[in-house]
Amino acid sequence: MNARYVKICGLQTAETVTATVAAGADALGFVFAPGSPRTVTAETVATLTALVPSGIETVGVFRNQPIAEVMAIAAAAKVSTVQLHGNESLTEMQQLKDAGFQTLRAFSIDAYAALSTAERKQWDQERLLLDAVEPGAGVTFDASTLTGGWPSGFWLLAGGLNPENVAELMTELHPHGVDVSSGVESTRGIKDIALIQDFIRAARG
Ligand SMILES: O=C(O)c1ccccc1N[C@@H]1O[C@H](COP(=O)(O)O)[C@@H](O)[C@H]1O
Repeated sequence: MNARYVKICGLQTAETVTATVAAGADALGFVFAPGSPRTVTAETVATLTALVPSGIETVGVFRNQPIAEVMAIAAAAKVSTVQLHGNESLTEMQQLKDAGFQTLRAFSIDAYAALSTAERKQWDQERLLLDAVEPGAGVTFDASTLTGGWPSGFWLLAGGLNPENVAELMTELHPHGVDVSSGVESTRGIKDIALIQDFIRAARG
């Protein structure tokens, strides 16, 4: 199975941004959530998003930050898309869309499994990302814990992906696309261009 959407997350330098674009990614992620080894400032990201051709998504990654702060950072960094990893509500998703951002909403597999049928119906209207419990830790999740089925709309698989396991997991789980950070790093927080190229090749089949 070929990924229709590949996002490489946690980029911090012009060299890795340029190489990721050249390797054929659909989306590039920049982490604004505090406490990550990949956290970058809006000022830095504004210089990086300027290197990305239109048509490729630039994604700001946030976790439980006030929505006004999210919007201010995303606007200053000039990202096209906001990815939310916390307890953000559907109302906050709508506020972001009203402000002109595309959105991605991440759920840990446990949190998604705990949604009621009615909640799932609402959230499945959004572009979703299913992840392990600790985002950005390079850990895969146990797909058998998801009772009630996969999202019915657009969803991305994340959590512990790498060039070796991405093709097999896509064939098994059938996401629309994939998102990776740790699996394309030489050491924690430091991207490896050869691994990025290998990952995109493997995800495209
Ligand atoms: O990358 C981070 O440090 C991070 C911090 C806070 C929220 C999300 C973060 N990254 C997201 O984590 C997943 C997968 O990461 P990994 O491949 O398992 O390392 C991905 O969605 C990133 O966007």
